[in-house]
Amino acid sequence: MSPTFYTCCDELIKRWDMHIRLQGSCELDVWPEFQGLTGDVISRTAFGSSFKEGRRIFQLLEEQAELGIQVIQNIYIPGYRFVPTKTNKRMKEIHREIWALLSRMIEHRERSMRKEGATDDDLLRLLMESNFRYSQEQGGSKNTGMTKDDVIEECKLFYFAGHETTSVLLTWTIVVLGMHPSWQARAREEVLQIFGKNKPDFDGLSQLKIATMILYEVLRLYPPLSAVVRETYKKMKLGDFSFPPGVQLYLPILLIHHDPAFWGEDASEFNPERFASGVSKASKIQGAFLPFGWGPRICVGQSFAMMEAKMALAIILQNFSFEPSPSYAHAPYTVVTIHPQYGAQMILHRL
Ligand code: HEM
Repeated sequence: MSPTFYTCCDELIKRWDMHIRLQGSCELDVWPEFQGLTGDVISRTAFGSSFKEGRRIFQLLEEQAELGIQVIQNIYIPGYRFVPTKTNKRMKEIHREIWALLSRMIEHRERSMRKEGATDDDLLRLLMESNFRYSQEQGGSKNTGMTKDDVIEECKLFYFAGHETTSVLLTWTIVVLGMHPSWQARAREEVLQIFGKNKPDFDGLSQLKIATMILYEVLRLYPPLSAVVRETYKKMKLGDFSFPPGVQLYLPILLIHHDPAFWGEDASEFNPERFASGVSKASKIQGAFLPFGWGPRICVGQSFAMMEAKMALAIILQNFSFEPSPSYAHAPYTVVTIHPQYGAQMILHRL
């Protein structure tokens, strides 16, 4: 994974460099920049050499999600989704285009896997290979294993789960480090000590202690997903309360992360030092830090996200210093994820 992370981050740095060269100094909204970066990382990880087609699929998915949110916000009229409105027609077109692109990609991959064996090291290959093995174990019947629809849904899930969450983490990290120059300097010192100006590698990224403390503190203050939901599947007792099956329970991660009862009086302040002795010692009780959820459904991409964020942070710190622009307005805003409502305009200086 780390070469993919590096390739994408390197492209980002080259783009930022170009802005600086053209304008002398540079003001950038880093929020769309990081959305582009994490979208690229997921496209390459999911589809490897076919990442350009992957990018198109993800663009379409994004448009579909936006249209979906518009539809949810309208008054609910039963059957309205079958009416050929402009939005409904566009959503159907998008669905068809995604299907056609993915089907082509899967068929092409099947042919090349049969001819040359597996060469791509990506999620699509892993899904197709494990599916093929499973079908073989079941006697090669066509009705076993994942359907093409299932593969498409898995790819979509990874995109939605891993793209915006990680870009939100990176955005708040840069904003908060811009607001706290002493932590920015400490993080840069550590990065330069470990890598100098060289390309960050997996081993070095695993040694970054200050950067990890900073990322944890950002995840505490601005958890990309502000809540998770669970549903009781049988009669259950939680503390003094009894619940019948089918009750939805809402776990408010954001509120838990800001509660002085768990984090002390400075709960709403940025203080990465609280993570100096690890996650388990950072809060007054165990389990108060849950940016990636908890239990059997905990985020499967958490190590992926942390490595990606460390790679991006290390390369940015090697190359730029930054502070919030006067036009930046601090307005965390929750629509699925907690993101900056008016963007994250930063001033970048080349080092
Ligand atoms: C900072 C980045 C991320 C955050 C904060 C985050 C957070 C979460 C949370 C809170 C959940 C729900 C867990 C639960 O219900 O208990 C989740 C699920 C999931 N995440 Fe992440 N995530 C991040 C990055 C990623 C990445 C990069 C990937 C993929 C490469 C990913 C893949 C998934 C998947 C597939 C699930 C569903 C797991 C399941 O239902 O079993 N996530 N994530």
